[in-house]
Order: sequence, then structure tokens, then C-alpha cells
Amino acid sequence: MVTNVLSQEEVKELLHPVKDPFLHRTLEETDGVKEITIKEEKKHVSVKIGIGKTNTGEQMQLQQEIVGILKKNGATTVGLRFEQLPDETIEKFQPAAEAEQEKTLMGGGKQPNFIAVASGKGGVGKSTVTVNLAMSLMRLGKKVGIIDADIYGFSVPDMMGIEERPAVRAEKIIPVERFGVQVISMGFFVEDNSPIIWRGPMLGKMLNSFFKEVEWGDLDYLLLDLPPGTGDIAMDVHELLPTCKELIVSTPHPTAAFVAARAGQMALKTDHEILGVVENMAYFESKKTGEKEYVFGKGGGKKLAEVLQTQVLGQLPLQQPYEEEDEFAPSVYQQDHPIGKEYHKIASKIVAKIEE
Ligand SMILES: Nc1ncnc2c1ncn2[C@@H]1O[C@H](COP(=O)(O)OP(=O)(O)OP(=O)(O)O)[C@@H](O)[C@H]1O
Repeated sequence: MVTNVLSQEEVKELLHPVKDPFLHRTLEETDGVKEITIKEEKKHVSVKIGIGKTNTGEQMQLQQEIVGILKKNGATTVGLRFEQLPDETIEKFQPAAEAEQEKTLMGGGKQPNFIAVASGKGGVGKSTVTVNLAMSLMRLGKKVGIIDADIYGFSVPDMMGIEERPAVRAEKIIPVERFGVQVISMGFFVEDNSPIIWRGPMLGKMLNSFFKEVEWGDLDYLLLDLPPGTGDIAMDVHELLPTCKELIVSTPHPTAAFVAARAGQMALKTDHEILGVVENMAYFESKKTGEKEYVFGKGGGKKLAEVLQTQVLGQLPLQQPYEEEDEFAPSVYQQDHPIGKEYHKIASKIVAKIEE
């Protein structure tokens, strides 16, 4: 039993090795031990600690850890206050901390560039864009994976003509490879499209296992097809993947663009970079005259990009279903198809944004 009264120096020494739960650095490195007061007669130690993010569950755990350390070393009572570290300190350590968190999530392997494909409304072509963007990135020489997390419609397997299910090897799920792209879909784990009532925590868990239990290998890009809207899963993604960037898909209709703005604002609120807006079903091109008809209105994508302070990366025309496409993969456009070329341009812009 320790009976002597702690000195300020001793308290500092005891707390210096403790780690900031967000910056993953010791309090010594972050200069997080801000104030120490000791009332000797009562062995009361009072400290102020600066951390990367306050008022969280992690802060509560840290609080317990610090109180435990000080009591074990002679303090009878402990007063603890937290404050946010100065912006410069957070900016200095945050990028490395985020990369570390994602690396752990991916089982310590190479960390890919994460791109979440989001939309406000369903049916605007989010999954079509995800699949074709993945194909174009692959054609640009990138190693690409897709997580189909759209629980309201697992459309990626059908769109890519995938019928097989993932194999399991050494307790890891092996993604299905199709056209050189690695695919994992929630649909692989659901029997015959039977309805499931997904609740927030279940979704988070499912997503978590898609990172931890899937053998992704060394990917350059991992695309996430999110459910439409701004729900729980988008929140989970933002929490799990701090470096995840977002691509917003919308139709040119003002209402669709308005709803998509909400999805985008959610990304901005959580400090996620928006790569840009893809306007789908932007126009219909007459085969006879080559004239463009703006059947769903005009300008929604541009307005949306303005609101989100980003740019329109591409506009994709309305296409008659199954026109000339591969019947085994009805939504995948070939490289030399006019829409395939459009996707190629979008993918090149994204690579330039992320890698340059
Ligand atoms: N440019 C387009 N022209 C014509 N049809 C399209 C176009 N883009 C997508 N579609 C079709 O619209 C339907 C919805 O597309 P998709 O599933 O990609 O949308 P989504 O936004 O992912 O929808 P959900 O969130 O409901 O899954 C599909 O049948 C798809 O083939």
C-alpha cells in the first residue's frame, strides 16, 4: 500500500504513458496533461487532461483508467476534467491515427482508399454507378473491391451477373471475383432474398465483419454501396472509416437533388471529403437525331454540387435497359460503350483527386 503523498512530477510521470484514445499517442507526446493540483492533507489529486475528442464513451474509459492509476498510487480522491486539445495538436496527429484505426479494421493489411457511394433517394442509380466505377478503376490498373451494403436491395450481384457465393478459407471469407473486381454483398448471406428487419446495431456489426472477416488482399480502392438516405449505416461508415470519401449520386430532378444534399451534408458534418456528384439519368439522347432531351429536368446535379461545395464529375444518360449489354451482367458497360467511356472519365477524375 502506498501511503506517501504524490508530487506533481510523479503524477505527470504516471499519466504520461496513458494513450489518447483518438490520437493513439501518449499524453506525453500530445502534451495532454494540462494541470495538476494536489491537496496534500487529503491526498486529493486534481488533473486536467487534453484529448483529441471529448464527451465520448472513450473518454469515460480513459477517466476510469486515470482514476485507477492515481488511486493505486496514493490518491484518496481524484478530480478529473477533460478539454479538447488545440487544433494544431489534433491536426498533427489525426491523419496517422485515422490510418491506424482503419489498418486495424482491415486486419493490418494495406489500407485501401475508401469511397462510399451515397444517394438521398433509392432508385437513382447508386448501385449502377458503384459497379461501373469499380470496373473503370480496375481498367485503370487498380485493385478494386466492392462492399454492397445496400440492405434495401442487394443489387450488385445481379448487376454483375454473380451467381456463386463466397468461399471460406482459414476462417476468412473470400470475396467473389467478377471481371477482376472483388465483391462482397449482404445479399450473399441472405437466403433467397427473404425479408430481414435490419436494425441499426445489426447493420454496424455486419459492416464491421465485412472488413474484419473478409480476406480483401491488397486493394487500392474499396467502394461501398450504401443504402439510400442518411440513416444509421452511413453513420457507422463515417465512424468506422474516418478517411472514407464520398461520392453522391443524384438524378437531375430538383427533389432528388434536394434529398441528396442531405446525404452530402451528413458527410460534411462528419468531416468526410465529398469527391463530387454524379448526375445519373441526366438526359435522353435520341438515336435518330442525337438531340438531348432533359426528361427529368435539368441542373439538379449542378445545384447539388454548389450546395455541397464540390463539382459534378460526370453526367450519365438515360439508357434503355438491356439494350446492347452483356446478358450475364446487365448493368456493366464495356470499355468502348459511350457510357463506359463516361465512367472512365469519372474514374480518372477520382484517381487524380485521390492520388495526386
Ligand atoms: N442511366 C440509367 N438509365 C436507365 N436505367 C438506369 C440508369 N441507371 C440506373 N438505371 C436502372 O435503374 C434501376 C435502379 O438503379 P440502381 O439499382 O443502380 O439504383 P440505386 O440508387 O442503387 O437503387 P436502390 O438504392 O434502390 O438499390 C435499375 O434497374 C437500373 O438498371
